[in-house]
Formats: sequence, C-alpha cells, structure tokens
Amino acid sequence: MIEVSNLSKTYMTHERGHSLREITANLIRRPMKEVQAVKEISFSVGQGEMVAFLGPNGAGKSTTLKMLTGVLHPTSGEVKALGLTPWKQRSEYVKRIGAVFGQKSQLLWDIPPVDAFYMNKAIYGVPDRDYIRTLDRLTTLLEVGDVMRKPTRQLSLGERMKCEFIMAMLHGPELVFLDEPTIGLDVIAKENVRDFIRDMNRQGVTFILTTHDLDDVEMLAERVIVINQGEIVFDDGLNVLRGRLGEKKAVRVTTDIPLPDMPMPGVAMIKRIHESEAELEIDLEITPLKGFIRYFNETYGIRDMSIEPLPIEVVMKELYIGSAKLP
Ligand SMILES: Nc1ncnc2c1ncn2[C@@H]1O[C@H](COP(=O)(O)OP(=O)(O)OP(=O)(O)O)[C@@H](O)[C@H]1O
Repeated sequence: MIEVSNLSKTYMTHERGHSLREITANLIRRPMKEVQAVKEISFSVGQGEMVAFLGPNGAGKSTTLKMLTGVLHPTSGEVKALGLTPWKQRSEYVKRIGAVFGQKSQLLWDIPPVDAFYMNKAIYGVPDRDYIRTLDRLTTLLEVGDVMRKPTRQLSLGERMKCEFIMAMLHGPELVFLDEPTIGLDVIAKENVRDFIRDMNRQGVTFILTTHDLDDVEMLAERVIVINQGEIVFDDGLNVLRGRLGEKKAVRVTTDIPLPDMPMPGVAMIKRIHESEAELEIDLEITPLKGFIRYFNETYGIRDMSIEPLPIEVVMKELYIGSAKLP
C-alpha cells in the first residue's frame, strides 16, 4: 500500500542573525542554511493497517506527511503509495486518498459545510446513492445535521472538525491521513469519530495518524512509528513500546503541605503547578499505586488527585533520553 525508501527532505532557509552586527550584515548578504527535516527514512505500510506516526515538535512528521500526500517534493528517495508516486501523479492520487489536517481547513469559511460537501461530491464524481448514504451515516454519527447548514465561520472548533472529517471521507478514500483527528472534540464525539475510524479500518481503509492524544493511539493504532530529528527511532507495536518503557502513570496531585522536588523514590516531578500541586510520574515497578497513595497521604496529605496514563509527550521524552532501552 505504502512503500517509503530512503526518503529525505532538506529545506534551504535564510540564516537569521542575532546581534545587531549580524542583522546589519544580513541586509546585504543573507547566508543560506540547510535544515535536514527528514533523513533517509524507510518503512512500509500494508493495506488495512492503522499506524500512528509520532514524534516531538520539529521531528519531521508534517514534512513526511506532506511528501506522502504529494504536496511536497522530497530532496531524495522514493514513495510508492497505492501504486503511485504522490507528488508526480497527484491528481490521480488525491481521488483515492483522504486527509484531515487539524490546523488546515478544507471547508470554505463563508459557505455552510453541506455546500462544500456537495462541491466535493461533484469534484470526485461520487454517485448520488453513495453520497446520500455516506452523508446520512456520518451526519447522524457525528450529530451535525443542523450544524452543517450554518456558515463554517460560525462553527465551534469541535463542530468544524466533525465536518472536516465528513469532507475527507465522502469520496470513499482507500488511504487516509489524519493529523490530530479528535482535537477539540467532546468525549462523545471523540468516541464516535474513533468508532467510525475503526469501522472504516475494518472495511479495509488504511490510516496514518499523527496525534498527541494517547487515547487516540491506544484506541486506534496497533503499530507506532516514532520519528525524532528526521530519523525513525521506533517502528513496532504500541504494546512493545509501552513494555520497553515499563509501567508508568501520570498523577496530578494537590497536597496539604508543600511538595519537595523529589517527593519519594520512583516518583518524578513532571511539572510543578504550585508549591503543593504538581504533575508527577510514578514508576509502578518501583512504587506500586497503593504504596504511593498511602505514603503521600501520610506524608503530605492528599487533597485532590487524578491518575492518568502517561501523556504521549512523556513517553516520547523517555524514548529520546534512552530510558526505553531501544535495540
Ligand atoms: N518550509 C520550511 N522551511 C524551512 N524549514 C522548515 C520548513 N518546514 C519545516 N521546517 C523545519 O523542518 C523541521 C521538521 O519540521 P516539521 O514541520 O516536519 O516537524 P513536525 O514533526 O511536524 O513538528 P510539529 O509537531 O511541531 O508540527 C523543523 O526543524 C522545522 O523547523
């Protein structure tokens, strides 16, 4: 379905000076600087797979997705997706793929989504029966029957995201790229969108997903590709990744007395919010939850507490600092 070989992208940008002398010199001659955003990455994705493509800010995710969707030419390397080279056979390719990019709207600002849907129907030549059936199903599932008749500019982020999703799916794509697909959605809509993605996936649609929402990853993806500084540092099952990191939880706690920076063994401070409120990371192999709660209550007095899976950023951070003991 997707075959990526030695794919690289180097951007050329103008170097910016910091000191007054550099800035003045740059007015006359601005030196160019190379940014190696993606460095010789290779991977393949089979038909019907659901892959999470993760990494920190600036890792090269968007650059890779742009090359996979065909909007950006690589500096070197190859991509074959659906038997096509995305940036060379773009018009043929876009008919068969779908994309939801949280930051970039496919809807038109002053026009109700339903009109944009109809426009897409015409562009992609979707038969009336298929169009009505899919639209019906999606609007019911995502509860946007009324919403899609208002101008896009009047919609909330969540309402707009639901419509973006419908827009991307109406022409029955075989391969779908999702960038933060559940951002801004309420709990029920998130579940509905995830159900729909799973359902489409069961029907054979392949998904590549980037997200910072660990629940998206856990509930949708079986395989995770992690990119860091333009290189793939992990490509395996999510359970393998979690297994390598050990059992950890994120805890937000408010206590009666101030918390020290190192409150107890096996517990690390992720973020201090106030002197007696913090986000912590517990290594359950060192400190079981029961022991943590007992010690914290006796020592600091627990006023409020929430326990969550480790945020994806923390999992990723651990991966980069080497504690994940990667091969
Ligand atoms: N048009 C551009 N010109 C120059 N450099 C760029 C350009 N686009 C991206 N970069 C640089 O390439 C690197 C990879 O950026 P990219 O947007 O692919 O990262 P990302 O993983 O998507 O990050 P984020 O999670 O912040 O969106 C970064 O160092 C970025 O500054």
